[in-house]
Amino acid sequence: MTSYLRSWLYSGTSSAESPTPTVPTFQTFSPPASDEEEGEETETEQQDDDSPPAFPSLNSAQRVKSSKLPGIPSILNDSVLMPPPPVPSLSMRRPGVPDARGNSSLLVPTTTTKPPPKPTKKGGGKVALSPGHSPLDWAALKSSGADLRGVDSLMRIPPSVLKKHNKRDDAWSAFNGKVYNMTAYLPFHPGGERELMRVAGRDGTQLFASTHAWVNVDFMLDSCLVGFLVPEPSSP
Ligand code: HEM
Repeated sequence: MTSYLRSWLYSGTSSAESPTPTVPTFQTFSPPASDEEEGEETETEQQDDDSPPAFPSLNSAQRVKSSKLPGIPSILNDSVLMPPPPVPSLSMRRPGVPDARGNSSLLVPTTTTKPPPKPTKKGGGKVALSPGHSPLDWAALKSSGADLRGVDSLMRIPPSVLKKHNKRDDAWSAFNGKVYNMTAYLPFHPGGERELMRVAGRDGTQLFASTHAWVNVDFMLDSCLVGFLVPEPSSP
């Protein structure tokens, strides 16, 4: 009976099963070489490869260039690049003078070939004012309340009357229809007394405008106003 049961037990299983009972086996694994690579699913053959990557990359355009494949732009190398510009010779440079190719230097020229204009004896420029006669001094004087007119009230002044006031100590002139006593202003004039005396005793509107139209004569001589220029009265 026992032998029968034993034969029935072993012969009743499927043919895939081994006739002998399977014994579980245990495999031992050695730990990875370093902790960093732990858990990474990288291929073991790459971890061990210490050789650097190919440069240029194996599929790079540089490598393709040599094969002259259509559609892939070739990369320029030093032999086909535009040559660099020539180095300018610094020793030939002169400040302010353009070089042979017309490149000008922004530096101020050290000298100029044109001599400075000689001062003319005729004048026409600014003069050195004597101490105490600056524009500020004149501004202080004219607003000091000092009598710079020399007249009690504003007058109607015909050219014949104006003509009499043509001396240094009594200089009148007309500008834009207004007559001013310029006597006090003479030593303050930046253009000099001589220039100012050219219009003494007459209408100086034109000469004034041609010299410095930007100067506000009405403001500068407001306290020197003596009257208004009127036409000569017709003789009866
Ligand atoms: C009474 C009327 C005048 C007044 C108030 C006056 C005032 C002045 C002033 C303020 C300046 C300095 C201008 C500046 O720095 O830009 C000046 C310069 C000058 N003025 Fe008169 N001026 C008068 C009449 C004249 C006249 C009649 C002449 C005749 C030519 C004259 C000739 C000059 C000249 C030559 C300068 C120097 C210009 C320069 O180099 O900048 N001025 N004057």
